Amino acid sequence: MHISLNWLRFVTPSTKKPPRFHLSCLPSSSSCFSSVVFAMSYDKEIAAAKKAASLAARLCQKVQKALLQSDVQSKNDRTPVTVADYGSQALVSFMLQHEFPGEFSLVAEEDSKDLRKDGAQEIVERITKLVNDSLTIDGSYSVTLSTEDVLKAIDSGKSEGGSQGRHWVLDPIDGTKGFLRGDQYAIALALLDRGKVVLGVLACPNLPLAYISDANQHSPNNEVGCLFFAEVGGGTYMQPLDSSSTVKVQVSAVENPEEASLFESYEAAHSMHDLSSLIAQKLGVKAPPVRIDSQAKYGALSRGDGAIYLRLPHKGYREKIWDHAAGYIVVTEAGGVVTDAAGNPLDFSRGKYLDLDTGIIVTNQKLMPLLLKAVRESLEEKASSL
Ligand SMILES: Nc1ncnc2c1ncn2[C@@H]1O[C@H](COP(=O)(O)O)[C@@H](O)[C@H]1OP(=O)(O)O
Ligand SMILES: [Mg+2]
Ligand SMILES: [Mg+2]
Ligand SMILES: [Mg+2]
Repeated sequence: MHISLNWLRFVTPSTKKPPRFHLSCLPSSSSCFSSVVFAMSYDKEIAAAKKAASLAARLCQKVQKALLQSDVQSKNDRTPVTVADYGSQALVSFMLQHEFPGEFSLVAEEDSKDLRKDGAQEIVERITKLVNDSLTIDGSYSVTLSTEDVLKAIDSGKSEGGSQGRHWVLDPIDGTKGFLRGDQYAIALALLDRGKVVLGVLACPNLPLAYISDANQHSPNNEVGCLFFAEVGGGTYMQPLDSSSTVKVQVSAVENPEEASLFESYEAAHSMHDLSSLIAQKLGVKAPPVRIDSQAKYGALSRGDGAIYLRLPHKGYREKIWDHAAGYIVVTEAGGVVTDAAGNPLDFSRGKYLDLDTGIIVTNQKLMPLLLKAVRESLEEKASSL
């Protein structure tokens, strides 16, 4: 493999992640020492999640290369959905169920309702071919799914999640608008165990392995993109999507907000750009905001490409757990902090929605108090000007 200087920037002396068991406290314990338990290691789950997300990324890359308008449908909420969203969800759902038969729960974005309508048969056949081609591409599976198998695999994602047991959480394509534009998107897969995010994988097919800035957001055509993964208590790692050479990553250590670079949604409809610009002004951030689609922002932040991520949706929008679970653990295990706009931790245990105060903010430990202050003041200013 050709290793660029930028890639070497991330290489730490130990690039191989050792197998690991960790100690944890029961959430209800009053004393850590009285109820220390050996928690499960999630190594098998993370291996399966990485494989599923990587294969789904290949499926999406194939579709993005040959994207036709006819591949795009519009859902009830008027957001776009493509054969790749459905294909990615069917593929990941099938692979996880194959790996973990028995009790299986998946909270995922898409369902098969529109695909079961009259006239959708051709599109379902295309999705089924994509899924079968992807499953057999490296010889791991010798199965041929029927169209009904594919629709069932998509509908396995109907779980509501919650605070009991384990639930996989999937956004088969996060940032569909970026995907359609040929920009950033991510396959985002996480596991909840008793309401906590315990692992996350983010496949970002268009994110370069090297540092990104506003001027340099794309993987050159011949590059492969990145896979980020994190397990609770185990740090965050990154690898190229086509190789297993893993490097540990850390969030930016910037303490002076003037030197910080700030990420936000590309789509102004997804996050209030005017509010982030007010916050940036209060902090004294000098660089213009870097606008990127999807949870690729969390991945880029986990390796220190930027220091702040602001997601401030317009009034009435309810955040879903699949839009943040994988990104949340990728950033927190890399040393970052993720809260709502009032500084409260995110609670993934309440079903498919995140109940939040206003928005989500992400930065390192040092910058968080300053950022929270600037966010609070900006929200007050905005409210009093209305
Ligand atoms: N009106 C909206 N406001 C905020 N986020 C939205 C809205 N509509 C869709 N999204 C979701 O926001 C995320 C993209 O955010 P970003 O702006 O950071 O790229 C996606 O998960 C997208 O869904 P989807 O998964 O269908 O793309
Ligand atoms: Mg969507
Ligand atoms: Mg999404
Ligand atoms: Mg999506």
